[in-house]
Amino acid sequence: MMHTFYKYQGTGNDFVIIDNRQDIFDKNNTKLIKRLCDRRFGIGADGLILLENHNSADFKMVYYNADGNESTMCGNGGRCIVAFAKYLGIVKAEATFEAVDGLHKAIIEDGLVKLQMHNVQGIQMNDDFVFLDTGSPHHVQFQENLKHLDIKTEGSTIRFSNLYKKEGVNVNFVEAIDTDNYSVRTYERGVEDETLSCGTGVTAVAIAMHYIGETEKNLITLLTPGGSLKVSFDENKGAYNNVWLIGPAEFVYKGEVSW
Ligand SMILES: N[C@H](CCC[C@H](N)C(=O)O)C(=O)O
Repeated sequence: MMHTFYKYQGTGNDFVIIDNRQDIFDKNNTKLIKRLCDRRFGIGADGLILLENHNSADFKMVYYNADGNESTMCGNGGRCIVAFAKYLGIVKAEATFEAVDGLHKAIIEDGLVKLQMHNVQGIQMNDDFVFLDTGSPHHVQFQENLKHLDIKTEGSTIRFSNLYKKEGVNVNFVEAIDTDNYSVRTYERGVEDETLSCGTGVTAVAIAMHYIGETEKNLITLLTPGGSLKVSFDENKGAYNNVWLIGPAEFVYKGEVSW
């Protein structure tokens, strides 16, 4: 049977999005999700997102990594589903939706989608890396000469290390440009490769730079291979709230796929 899908991307992090308000999608079909995300045998994407009805919020977001497994929060995916909800006429310039890590507010303005992320605390600072959870788990470490790093090799070594056991982690490599701007490249758990950007990842990097005292700014620009994102936040005694991920979220195309 043929079904409509929508392709969106947020700074190169790309997603298949399906309007599942009529509950047409088999959410347990890991093989189907993996095939739809496959860049040769399917549509191709870093992840698949379902938009579903919610009894009080504007809608519900369900997120799957390209490996077919449901996962934790996706920041760029969250921005893309808000743009999709506006396209469908479900929301106008503001949205409130439920995701795996709770309720999120979003604002669409100046051609950008601003997504409020959940509060961040319990940051773990080690000698040469920081671990924090911004809706998904993130490892953050500095890397000189970032553009020449073999992200897939270096990232997978950390992601599969004993440090992170079976849950794994997303791995972010950072190079400081100045105290307002940081270059970031990310190895994503569940994609098991570098993605062109990672929303919860750049959020983790911005907060980590502030937490370790690298910067005192609370509005930071993150330059990724897929484009530029901004993160803003308030901090109080090492806990971060009013955290916003800001950037573009673009419709790419609408198509039909059989399953
Ligand atoms: N791969 C991540 C989820 C997607 C995160 C990323 N696409 C984002 O924009 O936050 C994980 O399994 O933890």
